[in-house]
Amino acid sequence: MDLVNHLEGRLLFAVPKKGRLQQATLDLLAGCDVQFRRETRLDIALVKNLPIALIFLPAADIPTFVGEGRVDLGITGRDQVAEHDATLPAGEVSGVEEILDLGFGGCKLQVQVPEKGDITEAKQLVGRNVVTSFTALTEQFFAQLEGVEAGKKNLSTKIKYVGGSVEAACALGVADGIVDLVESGETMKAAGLKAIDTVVTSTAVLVKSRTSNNDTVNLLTSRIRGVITAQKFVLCQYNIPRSELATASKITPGKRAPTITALEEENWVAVSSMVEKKRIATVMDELIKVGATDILVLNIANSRTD
Ligand SMILES: Nc1ncnc2c1ncn2[C@@H]1O[C@H](COP(=O)(O)OP(=O)(O)OP(=O)(O)O)[C@@H](O)[C@H]1O
Ligand SMILES: O=P(O)(O)OC[C@H]1O[C@H](OP(=O)(O)OP(=O)(O)O)[C@H](O)[C@@H]1O
Repeated sequence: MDLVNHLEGRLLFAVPKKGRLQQATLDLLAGCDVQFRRETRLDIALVKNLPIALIFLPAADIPTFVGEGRVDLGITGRDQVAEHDATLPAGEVSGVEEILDLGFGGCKLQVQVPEKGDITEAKQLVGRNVVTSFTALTEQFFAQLEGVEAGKKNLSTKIKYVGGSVEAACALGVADGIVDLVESGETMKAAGLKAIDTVVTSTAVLVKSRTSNNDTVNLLTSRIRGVITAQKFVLCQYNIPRSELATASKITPGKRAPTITALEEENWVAVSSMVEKKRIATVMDELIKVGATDILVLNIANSRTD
């Protein structure tokens, strides 16, 4: 089938075609019941149950397509959006609007130098060679350090682009420092480098084109927000003497307020409340201390909350 001619009337949604953000994005789409089959080697897939076409693109190119309004929605790293925005002429408003932090793909774009060298601060790299895949952000960063206007080609720091394996540049003598992504720090450590400054902190984000606004954008945003919330929270249920309810409610205030149900046993109530997954162990410890019993923690399959 000639998919390009079947895009009319469909919302175009760009997703990473490979790399670190792809699997989590596909899982998110499955959680939103976005059903599609991607034919081998095709970068377009029509969604069966919604008027949407998925466009598989490199994460780095997604802000350009969204920013120019060619694509309505996209999932990419905040670092990629920042890099795109840094290429715009001064004063131009970006066509890319961030609508949701998706919580996965966390990393930092950091200035790195050889661990054993004498450089300890980013300003010591001014006037020297820096290699990166993020040239616009790196130029902006060093322009600020040098006190010159970014984008005017008057930087004394020499910034060179490489597409991957940036960490090899120092060892090969091409760079005095690099600006590259760090998550666990394993790559940096293995290359004998250390981080001395942070340019941008990133997670995956849902972005939309400033010119797109239709019901399908809103529907999909609401579904994605629901799945992300469900992944972040658990439902905590417990019984507590009514006399301790006020204290317990402070421990589990919920998103709006805890749900309280009367129990058949006098002076006891049942409480049900959403709690952030990462806090649940501490919350249970605190509930025990104030007299809660029968504490149950349930996973949330999906949600729609404010
Ligand atoms: N180590 C990492 N941990 C978490 N997120 C990362 C990591 N590296 C990259 N990312 C995020 O994933 C995005 C895409 O990076 P990734 O390297 O997977 O892209 P790619 O499309 O495979 O490109 P390339 O082939 O040039 O590496 C980055 O912009 C960043 O937001
Ligand atoms: O701190 P870490 O957990 O080690 O992750 C950082 C590495 O991950 C990314 O590269 P990737 O593996 O995607 O390959 P690339 O070098 O080809 O971009 C990034 O560019 C770093 O090299």
